[in-house]
Amino acid sequence: MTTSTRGAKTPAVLVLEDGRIFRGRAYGAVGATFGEAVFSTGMTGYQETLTDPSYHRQVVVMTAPHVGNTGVNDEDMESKRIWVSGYVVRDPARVPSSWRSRRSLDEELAAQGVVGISGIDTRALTRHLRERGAMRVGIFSGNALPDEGTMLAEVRQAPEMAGADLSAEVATTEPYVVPAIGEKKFTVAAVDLGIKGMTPHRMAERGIEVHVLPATATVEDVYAVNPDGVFFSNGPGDPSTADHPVSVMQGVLERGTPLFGICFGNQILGRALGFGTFKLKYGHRGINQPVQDRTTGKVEVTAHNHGFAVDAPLDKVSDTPYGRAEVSHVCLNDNVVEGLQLLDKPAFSVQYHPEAAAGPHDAAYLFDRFVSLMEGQRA
Ligand SMILES: NC(=O)CC[C@H](N)C(=O)O
Repeated sequence: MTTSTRGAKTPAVLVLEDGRIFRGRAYGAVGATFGEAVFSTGMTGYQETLTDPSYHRQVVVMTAPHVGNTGVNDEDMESKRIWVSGYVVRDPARVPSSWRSRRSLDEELAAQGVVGISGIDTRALTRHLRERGAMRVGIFSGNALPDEGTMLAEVRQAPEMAGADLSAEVATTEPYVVPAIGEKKFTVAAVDLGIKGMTPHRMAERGIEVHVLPATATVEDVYAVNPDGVFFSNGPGDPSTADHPVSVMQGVLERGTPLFGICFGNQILGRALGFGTFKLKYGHRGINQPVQDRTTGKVEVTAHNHGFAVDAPLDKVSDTPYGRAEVSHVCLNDNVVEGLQLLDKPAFSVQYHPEAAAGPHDAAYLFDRFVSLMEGQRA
């Protein structure tokens, strides 16, 4: 049995850029780390969260009070490593319990050098972020900590998320292929802006051979694989910096190849169509967000991880250089744009995560919609 009491006696401090301070205990690696403080309302799926490249440079606060209960297994990783820059939990599991567990979350964080903090009032911290908005944060742990003024100064020197161009830091540098499961029906070029492993898997399950291409891929690279469809992935950072993927997507829209985007990919489609993007006050993160598909009227419970959103009109069809476009999905909590579709070309995107490995799976139909677009193109 593995217990998770490694850092339990080592003091740790969380310092927000507005000067609010929380004191707790070290969790994971001991040291100092910085990032954007964001909260996730997922009750489960922490392994998928930690390894989602979209969380690069973010310190994730878990609103669920007990974290680590099922330990860490070798199957649920969304990528090869943990990407969050820091991790904040109320009450870590002392004894992980699952037939799949291989090690404790505390050990895994430490092994990967991820500094965390436990034993703080994550509810108060979440309410603070909700009122003041996502902001920079530092976690400092160890037996000899700097004074508060020094820590605060370091937090205020850390880079902000607004304006950050991060895809190249997380995406593959070499193309690779995820083979179709069963009979191959389609080829898709997937531009990796920080892709989660489950996304090509969900396509492969539908007979798609996925050619994952680096974020730097050009229109020529995309068409070199002779794709039936083109996909743009999720990813970290500020979509207003993603000029290169926007221009590649415009090349795809010009040719009219079926196109699907998830999360960062939705923001790229928004920009490719001429809409703006903006930073949300504290974003949507978790696996319990209600979204309405306005094309069917159905409401789905969905997985989210986004801090930015597309600024497109909800109540009218927009004329764009690629034909008419409309907002296909909307978040029922706050009316944020959660999906876009073109009416004259086979292209659509969603701001949330239909691949959601930890669930819910209400939105899995979107992969089938992508398949239908590719079938339609062949017919
Ligand atoms: N998961 C994502 O693709 C996130 C997109 C973007 N980085 C955001 O925060 O909104």
